[in-house]
Amino acid sequence: MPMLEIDNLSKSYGPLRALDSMSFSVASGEIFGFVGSNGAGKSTTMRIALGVLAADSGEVRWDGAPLDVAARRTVGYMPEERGLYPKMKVADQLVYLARLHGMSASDARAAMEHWTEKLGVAARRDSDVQTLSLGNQQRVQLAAALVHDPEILVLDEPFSGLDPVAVDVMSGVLREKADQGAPVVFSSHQLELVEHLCDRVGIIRAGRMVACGTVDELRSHAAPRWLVDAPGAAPGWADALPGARVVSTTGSRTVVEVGREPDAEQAVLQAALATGTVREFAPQRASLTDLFRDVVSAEAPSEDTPSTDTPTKTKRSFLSKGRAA
Ligand SMILES: Nc1ncnc2c1ncn2[C@@H]1O[C@H](COP(=O)(O)OP(=O)(O)OP(=O)(O)O)[C@@H](O)[C@H]1O
Repeated sequence: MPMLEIDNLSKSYGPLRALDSMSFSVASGEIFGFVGSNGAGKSTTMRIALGVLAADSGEVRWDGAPLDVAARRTVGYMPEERGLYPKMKVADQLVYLARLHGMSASDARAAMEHWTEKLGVAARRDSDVQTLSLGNQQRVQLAAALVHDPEILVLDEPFSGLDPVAVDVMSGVLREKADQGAPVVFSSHQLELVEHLCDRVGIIRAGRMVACGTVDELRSHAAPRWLVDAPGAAPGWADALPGARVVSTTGSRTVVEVGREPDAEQAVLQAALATGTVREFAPQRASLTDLFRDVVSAEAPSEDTPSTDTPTKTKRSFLSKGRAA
């Protein structure tokens, strides 16, 4: 199965090491969510994948071969800085971009019509891009990434600023492209959406991949969490429980992380019962947001910026044995 491979990329901007041995791969038909704090290195990785920025070392491959200039034409890319001509009409712009990728005039026109229709901006075909709302400009930006029928999609924050309907439309389009066999990589800070949409997720910190796999795989490495609803308990009742860590408290409901040893949660239950009535005691599934917080905060540098020296290691390794390097 063809695969987009990001292999051991490193990149420094002067003394700042933005990427440090970044590796992951995305199979044909797979949607891969690329998440990390601001400045973690997502855009840098995507720019290198597209060849608009050179890596200091490492390689990007598609189907086993280096992604050269010709192969890059088959990539649909949505850059973070966007790239539409503000004073050009939507239709003219999309047709122009399709033609640049070698489509005939009639194919380019048909592709423009298809994508503007699909993405809900057909009524704005004759408008200058700069007169569109930001969300509609983003829809056109996605149309621009898709209009030449790319084999690979690399999208930098395609969901930012979209309304819920547009998010659904965009999600549907990405799933459709994946179902047609494209590897789809996108970055996002909308972790619920990433959890819902992506087949696999990569979490990066300070230019390094620190967790990679399906959300279930990442979850299986996380410490078990239990919800305790103890209405009679005094605030802070669980703070000093040995082997447990309070994750959150909302009113009488406390989420506690416990160790992996069998029955580790029983000590928490006993402590809760000692305070009086326990209305609820139940295991909690960690969300991607929980996992992200764990991974990103684990032994984090004091500032969450890329390191200029050897990066620290996370307290747990979430690197899956699968395709992630
Ligand atoms: N052209 C540049 N010159 C110098 N430093 C840069 C340049 N581009 C990016 N950086 C730095 O490299 C690091 C990684 O930036 P990058 O844009 O890849 O992060 P990101 O994960 O995409 O962040 P965000 O979520 O905020 O978009 C940051 O510290 C950034 O300031």
